[in-house]
Amino acid sequence: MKLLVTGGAGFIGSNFILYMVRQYPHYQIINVDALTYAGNLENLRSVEQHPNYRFVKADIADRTAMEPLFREGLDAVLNFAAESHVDRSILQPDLFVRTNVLGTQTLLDLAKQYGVGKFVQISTDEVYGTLGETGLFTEETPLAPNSPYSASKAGADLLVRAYHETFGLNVNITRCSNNYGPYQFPEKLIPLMIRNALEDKALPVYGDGLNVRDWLYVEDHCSAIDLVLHQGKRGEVYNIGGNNERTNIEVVKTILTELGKPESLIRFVKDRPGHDRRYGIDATKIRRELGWQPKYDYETGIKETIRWYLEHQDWMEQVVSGAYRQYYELQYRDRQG
Ligand SMILES: Cc1cn([C@H]2C[C@H](O)[C@@H](COP(=O)(O)OP(=O)(O)O[C@H]3O[C@H](CO)[C@@H](O)[C@H](O)[C@H]3O)O2)c(=O)[nH]c1=O
Repeated sequence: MKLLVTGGAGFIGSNFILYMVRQYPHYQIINVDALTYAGNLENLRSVEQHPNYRFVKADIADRTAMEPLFREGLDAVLNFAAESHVDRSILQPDLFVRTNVLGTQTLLDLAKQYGVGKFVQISTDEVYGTLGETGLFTEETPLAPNSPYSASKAGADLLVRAYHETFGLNVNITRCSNNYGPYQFPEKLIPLMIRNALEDKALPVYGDGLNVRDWLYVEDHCSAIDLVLHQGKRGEVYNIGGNNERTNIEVVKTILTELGKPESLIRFVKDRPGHDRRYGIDATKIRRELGWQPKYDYETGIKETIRWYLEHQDWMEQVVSGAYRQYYELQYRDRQG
């Protein structure tokens, strides 16, 4: 198979490429990524020299840059590329619409034009909005996004659906819960709290800290996408969740305990505007229809994740400073002459 993986230098995208090269070393993988602040080729150093892996720096919303890749002939597109941080979307909604909506539509259009066999859209449970204390999101839950980020992802999902209904493109949409694991940019809850705790800085907890997220280990997410790519039924949506609901304050306290740091580092700060109270995801469809089984329980996953960040403090500091990006950009420019 020849795959185009967009956003492959990001957190989930890079974990997916590492997973796929291990599982299917004979597949050709093109990684296209704009290398924004959150993209780091360092994550992919172990596969950089692999004969079936190739990196192309490009923006998914740039049709001229993307078209030659589609002209080569692709079996599938997996669209991981997205602006993904809710807090940033409150400050710069336009950026989110450009990449998440226009970028996805550009890819869909090229997929249609060049007869790509399958289009997998990596989406999010945030498109469903928020839950009260009970109930779970199913694939039938109406879309009710609350942030500019989730609204842009919902817009993209609807375009994916429309390209299936109108043009018969073979699509799947996956909607995952909160991912955690190696290579996550330290703006998201878990790596941010680990980084601050290691530096004895305050841990900013929004509101009362009782918002609930369902945590999914990134490798389990990758195995689910692998199943959707190979066995997903045309036009179907699949929820992917870890069945590990935790309040934010529980997560933060676990991190402090694991790192041997005091709870006095916790600071309750002003709440995020439009902060979704609870996400809980029903993933029975993918388990029943595609036989997906997550490998990690939260207790094991969180410990391994904390250990990984402890062992990769250099990585954390370099991604935050943009040092890796600058280094790779220079190399890339040299290679392009
Ligand atoms: C960064 C930060 C976050 N939080 C809270 C807000 C949320 O309730 C929870 C997790 O925040 P975040 O790590 O930003 O993730 P969240 O808003 O849930 O969204 C994530 O999970 C989504 C899937 O549910 C993805 O679609 C998003 O791309 C991803 O960013 O922690 C804090 O209390 N303090 C913080 O400093």
